[in-house]
This record gives sequence, structure tokens and C-alpha cells, in this order.
Amino acid sequence: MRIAVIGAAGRMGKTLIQAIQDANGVELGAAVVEPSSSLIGADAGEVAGVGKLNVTMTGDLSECVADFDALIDFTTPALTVANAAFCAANGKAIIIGTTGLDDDQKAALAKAGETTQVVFAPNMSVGVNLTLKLLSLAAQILGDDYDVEVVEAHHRHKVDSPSGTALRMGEVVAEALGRDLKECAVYGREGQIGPRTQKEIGFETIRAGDVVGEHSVWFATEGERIEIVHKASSRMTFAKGAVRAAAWLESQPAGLYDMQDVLNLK
Ligand SMILES: NC(=O)C1=CN([C@@H]2O[C@H](COP(=O)(O)OP(=O)(O)OC[C@H]3O[C@@H](n4cnc5c(N)ncnc54)[C@H](OP(=O)(O)O)[C@@H]3O)[C@@H](O)[C@H]2O)C=CC1
Ligand SMILES: O=C(O)C1=N[C@H](C(=O)O)C[C@H](O)C1
Repeated sequence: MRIAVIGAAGRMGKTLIQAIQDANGVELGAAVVEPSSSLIGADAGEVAGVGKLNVTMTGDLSECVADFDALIDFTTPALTVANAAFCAANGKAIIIGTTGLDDDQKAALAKAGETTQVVFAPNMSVGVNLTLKLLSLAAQILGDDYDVEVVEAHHRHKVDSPSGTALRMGEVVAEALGRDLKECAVYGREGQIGPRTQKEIGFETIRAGDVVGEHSVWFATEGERIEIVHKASSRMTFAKGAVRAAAWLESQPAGLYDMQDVLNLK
């Protein structure tokens, strides 16, 4: 399977190229960077630190359409939506890790899933996807007596908040408790806010240094607190998950999938 990486010079883009190089049965077919990038024409393997791969970085996805079967996209919401439409129109699968999409942008990905294979997940690591299962179980058992708070920390460069993973964790817990996250979420408390309401799910965000990604969900009541915590120490865990999703997608019909589908966790 030939994979194209868009955002190839980004933090995840370079790690994805390393992961493709390490995996069996897949190869890097194309590497796409921002159209004004000074890296256009450079060798993608050399930029990613894995040695020469004879794949030249391009600034135009349509230029390399014949060179790949699946696109891995960890970029920005607007670009991701355009890429999903491009893949649907050109018979390419797409694996999307981009976070921060609004409801209309998510609907556009579902539309692409009507004609091509799409995996869209805010976190591609096996550990986080297992954690989502644990959270659902914890919420079902603990119920409304326990206050739920989601705390996340990421590196200083991250542009969206809360993280896509934190929001998915909130959705999973809300669903298990029969709540609608849109109605019960409370973001970053400040000032004279009064006491906590029983059914709110709180989100707190830390942005600092080089933190790869940490998520902690509290279930707290009078007398005890349970914390379910995931800490990523390398972006390779996300990149390996994305490559695994690409290989899995090859034998699937058109549709919108997530990592719970890929890992058979549903
Ligand atoms: N699902 C998951 O498991 C994970 C998801 N993420 C998400 O992935 C996304 C990217 O994260 P990260 O790699 O840290 O961010 P980066 O900013 O390092 O990477 C994004 C890259 O996209 C490039 N880009 C922007 N516009 C274009 C364009 N028109 N064509 C081609 N490339 C373009 C940027 O180039 P330039 O810098 O030149 O603008 C940049 O290199 C975020 O939404 C993040 O939350 C991150 C880790 C794991
Ligand atoms: O931007 C990041 O770095 C990450 N983003 C994802 C998110 O928003 O959940 C996943 C991971 O935590 C790293």
C-alpha cells in the first residue's frame, strides 16, 4: 500500500514518515507540505530523519494523485475537509488525525465517507482507545454520584483546546451517563462561579513546554476519587496507530470509521 502524508514537515508528519518506514506492507508514496514551504523539492526521508527515500516533497496534493492509495492527514480542520473531498473524488482512502473540527466540518467528513474509506479519530494510540472503554465502564458503574472532570496537558504549540481526545473522553462519559455533552460541558472555570452542579462535566487545559499529550479523568465523590490517566511520551504511538488504520482500511468498504473500529473495540 502506498501512503501519502500531508503536513509532512509537521511534528506528526515527520513521525508518520518514520512509522511508515518501520512498518511492513506499506511505503511512502508522496509527501505534501504547505504550498509556500522552502522544503518543496527536498527528499521526504531526509527531512524526517530516516535517510533518503527518493520521495520529493511537493506543495500540491493533486500533483501526486497517481502516487498513493491512502492519504494520512494530521493538519488543520479546513485543510482536512478539503483533503477528504479530494480523496472522495479521486478514489483514495483517508486517515484523519486532525482535531478541532466543528460540527459542519465533521459532517463534511461523513459525506466523504459515503464514497470512500475514512478513518477519523482524535487519538490513534491503542492506549487512549482502551482508556475510552475503561471510561465508559467507570461511568456506567459510578453513575451520577461522582463528579466528572477531564484534565489535559499538551505542548506549548498546540492550537486547539480542549484537545480532541479530552472532548471524546467527555462524550464517552456523557453517553454512558445518559447526558448530552453539549449541554453539560463546562470549560475553564474562573471567577464567582458558584458551587458545582451535579451533572456538569468540567474541562481544564494545560499548555506547557514539550508535553506530548496527557489526559486524566476524575470521578470524585464524598470520600473517594478515581482517576483514569493516559500519558503519551512519544508521538510514535499516534503515528503507528495511523499506519495500522491505513492497512486496516484497505479491506473495508466506503464508510466513516474511527479507531475503535480499527482496533475492534466496539
Ligand atoms: N489523532 C491523533 O492521534 C493526533 C492528532 N494530532 C493532531 O494533528 C494535527 C497536527 O498536529 P502537529 O503535527 O502537532 O501540528 P504541526 O503544526 O506540527 O503540523 C501541521 C502541518 O500541516 C502543515 N500545513 C498547513 N497547511 C498546509 C497545506 N495547505 N498543505 C500542506 N501542509 C500544510 C503545516 O505546515 P506549516 O507549519 O508550514 O504551516 C504543518 O507542518 C493537530 O490537529 C493535532 O491536534 C496530533 C497528534 C496525535
Ligand atoms: O496536538 C497534539 O499534539 C495532540 N493532539 C491530539 C488531541 O487533540 O487530542 C492527540 C494527542 O493528545 C496529541
